[in-house]
Amino acid sequence: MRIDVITIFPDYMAPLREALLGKAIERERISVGVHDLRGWTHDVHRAVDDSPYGGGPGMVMKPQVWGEALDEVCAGSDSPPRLVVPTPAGSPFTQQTAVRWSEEPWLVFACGRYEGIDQRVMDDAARRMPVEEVSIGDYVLVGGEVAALTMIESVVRLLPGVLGNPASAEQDSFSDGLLEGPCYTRPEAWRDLPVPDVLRSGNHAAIDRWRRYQALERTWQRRPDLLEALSDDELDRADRAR
Ligand SMILES: N#Cc1ccccc1Cn1ccc2ccc(-c3cc(N)[nH]n3)cc21
Repeated sequence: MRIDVITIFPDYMAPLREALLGKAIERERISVGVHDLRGWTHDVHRAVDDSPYGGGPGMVMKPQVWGEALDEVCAGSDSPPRLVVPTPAGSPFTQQTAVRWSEEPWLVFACGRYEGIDQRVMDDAARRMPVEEVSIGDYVLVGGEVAALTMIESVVRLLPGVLGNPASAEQDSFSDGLLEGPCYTRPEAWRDLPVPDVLRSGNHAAIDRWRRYQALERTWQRRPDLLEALSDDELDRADRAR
């Protein structure tokens, strides 16, 4: 998978070179390009923003600069990339989105700042590539970089050979529509807090049942909306799968 990120703060994307993501680059599971949007400015001030039409607070990112950047970054391949534009006004990014994008050969992330990117940039790009405007949650960030890092990590971890233990991606929270239950490790007792006996019993059928119950209870308590989204059949399947 090829990943390109366009931003006015390229150093913000430094975490892409660390840890799991850095290893994926070293092992050539992914190639990553980070591009400074100001490289496509032509004025002495390297301006990327301007006042909003219709008035209102803040500034809007100029279409000309983004247009030239996307023309160059998204060129050079038989098939165009999927363009991802983080925005608080986007469609929800979910684990299902991450799974779908993990099948993509090439993702380009357009990280905006200020009050966002002139809409015509996305409308023009949609003429020649798939474009998704995506939100990572119902809160407002200052720019798209943190959202891009979040989405890139959740996608790359799903790629073959990236996670040390591929089973953990298969048993992700949300992968069967439920939250993960609690997890424990040594010592058996810590600050007078014990590990549930069943987990030390060696009875794997009982352990699976306990984990299923914990996942359902936690989902019911913390995210009942996920249970509503599950059909009875899916709930039964989720129950059997755990
Ligand atoms: N756009 C916008 C905007 C609109 C109003 C106020 C502040 C901003 C800042 N901003 C500029 C770029 C940009 C990108 C993504 C997010 C973002 C995503 C999620 N899920 N929350 N916030 C915010 C971003």
